[in-house]
Amino acid sequence: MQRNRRLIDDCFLHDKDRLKHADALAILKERVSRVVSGEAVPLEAAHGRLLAEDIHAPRNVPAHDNAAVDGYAFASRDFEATGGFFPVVARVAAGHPAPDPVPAGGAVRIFTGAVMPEGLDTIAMQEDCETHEQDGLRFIVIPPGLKPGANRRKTGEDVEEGALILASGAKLRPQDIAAIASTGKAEVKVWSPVKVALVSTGDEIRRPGDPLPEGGVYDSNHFLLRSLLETVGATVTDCGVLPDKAEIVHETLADAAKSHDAIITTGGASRGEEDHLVTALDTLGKRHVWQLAIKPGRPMNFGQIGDCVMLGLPGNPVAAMVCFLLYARPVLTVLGGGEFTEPRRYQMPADFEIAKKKPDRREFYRGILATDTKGVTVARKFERDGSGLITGLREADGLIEIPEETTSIDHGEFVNFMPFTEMGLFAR
Ligand SMILES: Nc1nc2c(c(=O)[nH]1)N[C@H]1C(S)=C(S)[C@@H](COP(=O)(O)OP(=O)(O)OC[C@H]3O[C@@H](n4cnc5c(N)ncnc54)[C@H](O)[C@@H]3O)O[C@H]1N2
Ligand code: MOO
Repeated sequence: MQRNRRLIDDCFLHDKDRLKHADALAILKERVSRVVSGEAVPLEAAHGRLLAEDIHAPRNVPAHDNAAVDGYAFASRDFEATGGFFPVVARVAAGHPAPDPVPAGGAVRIFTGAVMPEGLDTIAMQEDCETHEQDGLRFIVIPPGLKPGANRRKTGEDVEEGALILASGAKLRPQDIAAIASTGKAEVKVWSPVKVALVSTGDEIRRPGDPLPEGGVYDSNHFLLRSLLETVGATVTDCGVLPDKAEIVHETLADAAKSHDAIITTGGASRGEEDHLVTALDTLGKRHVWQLAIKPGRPMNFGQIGDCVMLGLPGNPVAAMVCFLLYARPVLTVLGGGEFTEPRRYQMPADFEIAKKKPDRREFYRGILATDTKGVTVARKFERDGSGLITGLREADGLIEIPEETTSIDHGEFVNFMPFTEMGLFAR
């Protein structure tokens, strides 16, 4: 594995001499660990947070055998003796204790969720039963064919007492919170949010709402990254837009590093005369990654200023988003107490052709999910590759990944598709 790329400061490296995607991921993974501490939050505030404790079931869920339907509970062993004809001897509704033990051959009127009376194991749905009144008593006729245990939910069938429900680091989804609530826990320990300083750079960059001078460009990356940071639950300090002035860049980064877990910058990542981020990182701290064999995003850099992680994303919006999803997202997740995970890849037939791709680098195209004439889901490529085209990001449902060794793609060939929804974005 290539290490310590900090000595490489040449933007014009051949791809074979740049750091490969897998090696960059390995370095990131090796260099980062959790920095946040835990805090207790009520379940109402737990959605999307990363769990900071293992959660075991303190009791069985459900806590008792109970009815899955409204109907009549009976003992299956009595069925043959009574021929399915049972006196209704008691009644039990959800939320009430089970009746006293029922004499042999008796049935109990029961409602969904009610505790199963002792000794009874099967429930007939009320729609399937006939009822008769005789001598002030109610009888039911239960049709044959019900399997013993039908319509009964067993104690602990959802979760058994003591079972691990969720492990520390899990990102809490609505159904996870439901599972925690079902155990009776009202509060959970979660990791506190990662504190991120967000920095835009470039003399040309202006904030929306401000007038745009000639040559000016609005700061779309700030809003792109701020929204992406929300998907990993980070809190964001807006460090504004820095001009291309080395001292200001140095001062801002040095200052931000003192009070943040991570700094994310955009722009100035390559080595033009006006690009100061890498020099600042080298002066103030240590660079671990720079110049990747990928497209887009090759000037992405990663390092640390003291204990503060720095991720220098390229200025081109497409490169900024791709680098965030591929590298910043797992890094911030680990800093925040989660796992370093790679997005899942789905194999899909390509609805495009590539006659010639450069070897030695991994390319990530903006991919659109489409349906072909046979109803098969295929991966279509946004036709233009420009790294400044936010339109491509908007059209896309994810990224198409073309590995280093692949130099062409035929129509219909399987390609890796990485849906944005697996990288924290919501579906449109
Ligand atoms: N001689 C070389 N030139 C370039 C190289 C190279 O290796 N050698 N790499 C190219 C690649 S690849 C990329 S990506 C860009 C990124 O470089 P920087 O990170 O230094 O970005 P800038 O030069 O500052 O800006 C690039 C581009 O993006 C626009 N930009 C910047 N910030 C924002 C923002 N906050 N919101 C919207 N748009 C932004 C900026 O105006 C430029 O158009 O460098 C290539 N050049
Ligand atoms: O990172 Mo750049 O986007 O390859 O143009």
